[in-house]
Amino acid sequence: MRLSKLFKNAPTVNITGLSFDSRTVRPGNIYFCLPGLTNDGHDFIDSAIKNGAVCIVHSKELLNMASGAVYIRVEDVNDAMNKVARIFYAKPSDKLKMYGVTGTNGKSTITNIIRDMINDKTPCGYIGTIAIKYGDIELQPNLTTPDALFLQSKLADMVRVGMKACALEVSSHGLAQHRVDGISFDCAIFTNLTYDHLDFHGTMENYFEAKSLLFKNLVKENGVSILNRDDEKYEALKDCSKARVVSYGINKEADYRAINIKMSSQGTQFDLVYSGHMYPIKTNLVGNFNVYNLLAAVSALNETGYDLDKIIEKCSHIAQVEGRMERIDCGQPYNVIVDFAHTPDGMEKMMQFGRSITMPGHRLIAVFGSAGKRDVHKRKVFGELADKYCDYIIVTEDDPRDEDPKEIADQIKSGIQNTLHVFVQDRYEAIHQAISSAQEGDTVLLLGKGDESFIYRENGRAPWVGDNVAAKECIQANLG
Ligand SMILES: CC(=O)N[C@H]1[C@@H](OP(=O)(O)OP(=O)(O)OC[C@H]2O[C@@H](n3ccc(=O)[nH]c3=O)[C@H](O)[C@@H]2O)O[C@H](CO)[C@@H](O)[C@@H]1O[C@H](C)C(=O)N[C@@H](C)C(=O)N[C@H](CCC(=O)O)C(=O)O
Ligand SMILES: Nc1ncnc2c1ncn2[C@@H]1O[C@H](COP(=O)(O)OP(=O)(O)OP(=O)(O)O)[C@@H](O)[C@H]1O
Repeated sequence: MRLSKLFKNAPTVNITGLSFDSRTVRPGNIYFCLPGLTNDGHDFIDSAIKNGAVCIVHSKELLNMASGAVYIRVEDVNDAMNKVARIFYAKPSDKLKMYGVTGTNGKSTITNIIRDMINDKTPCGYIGTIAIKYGDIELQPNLTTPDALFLQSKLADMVRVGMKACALEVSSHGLAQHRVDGISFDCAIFTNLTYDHLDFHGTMENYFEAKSLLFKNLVKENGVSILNRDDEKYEALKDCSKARVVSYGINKEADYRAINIKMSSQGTQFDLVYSGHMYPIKTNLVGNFNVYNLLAAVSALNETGYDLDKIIEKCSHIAQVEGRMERIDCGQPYNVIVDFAHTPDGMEKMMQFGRSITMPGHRLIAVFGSAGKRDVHKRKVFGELADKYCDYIIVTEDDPRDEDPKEIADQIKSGIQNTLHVFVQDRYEAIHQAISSAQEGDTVLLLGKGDESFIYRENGRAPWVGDNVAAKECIQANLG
């Protein structure tokens, strides 16, 4: 593509690609100088040109301008990059029905439910923590919400292979760093806002401000904001939503409301009240929070043109979302659940659910840790929650990175007052001990890693067999 198609009055230089990282610049690329948290992209212009950049987009005054490239100065490089990427990749989000899901918990679950429900008739891509999937393609993601350039390129590829929709997880980091500014959403969904990521955002107000950008920027005609009526941020988000607002919830009056909820360890039933009618819903999803997740998906789909009766039919056999409330059943007489809970709210909801499916007088056993080089405040809170709900706690490693796993465990243990607990550093051994100690009627919760097949240790990403595989092997060994 010609540079003049991307910037007014620019010369007709041929552009082969876009990059904001001097290390990955290829000949013929535009290099965007982004401000970072540790570096400033303006410092790498020379290396970008050495690698073949033919155009430098910058915001700061440059004292030395190496020859060999066209320099374009803009007010906001991020904004320019988003606009250019949109044009370079032929506005892929305009050709897809775009669902964006944000909130502390539930993003992966809702995006996967949406995809699962429509993929047979409306081929739908998914981008998020678990994977990047479209058609036959499945890629391992580095981030929940990829950077703006990668994102546009993947959406363009989705269009190329025939996708008609995309369900995208939109993290607060992604919003704060403008990774989705070039995407025009049809539907923006809010799950909930609870404590998380304060290491990055500093305060809950900043965290909320980042989340609210998805709704402030939803300007598409017929766009819709789907908001959790029971979350305390509902009113504030409603007020800042540019698009029409539709609510879902359980406790308060909402456009899509679940009543008469009956839960078991095998599934959930409830009545959906919508537009003066009552629709009985039966789903294989378990846990109170999955009622919220299902309501969000159902309302998003109905509000974007899908037939409600057909959506409801699909509720009874939703595909297992990997590592989210995944029941491990090898015929053992106790429950084993693998879940990605890694926030205080997620932990508490899982432990409440675990308690509810544990036979009276039997034990709730939890195995978990807390990530290194991430929010340290939640460690003690995890200990306190486990102390409140569990009967036996095995503290183990969870992505320690270059922190000492024992020190992380000590911080978790500082929240445990009354409950029997041990520290078993090796995650496999911790799972083994939990399962070996389980008796009929007990429940074992394996929390924090979900579907992940790696553990970040001191020397980087190391392979991990996966909580589900470890659990199955230990149960089978136990059953003899
Ligand atoms: C904390 C965070 O979000 N950091 C992101 C940020 O990095 P940064 O600001 O430190 O970048 P930097 O090193 O200062 O560099 C500034 C600029 O100089 C460029 N540079 C740098 C060095 C060089 O030699 N050449 C060069 O061109 C960089 O490419 C960049 O454009 O900008 C980078 C470029 O977009 C991101 O890759 C990086 O994400 C890192 C890898 C990350 O781990 N982010 C996580 C925390 C994250 O975003 N997580 C959320 C979800 C979290 C959750 O829900 O659990 C996600 O969406 O995944
Ligand atoms: N609606 C919800 N409310 C509270 N907790 C939830 C909800 N949905 C899921 N959870 C809990 O949060 C965990 C993560 O769920 P999910 O992966 O769907 O969230 P997420 O927002 O995508 O998080 P991440 O981006 O970190 O993957 C689940 O394993 C479960 O324990």
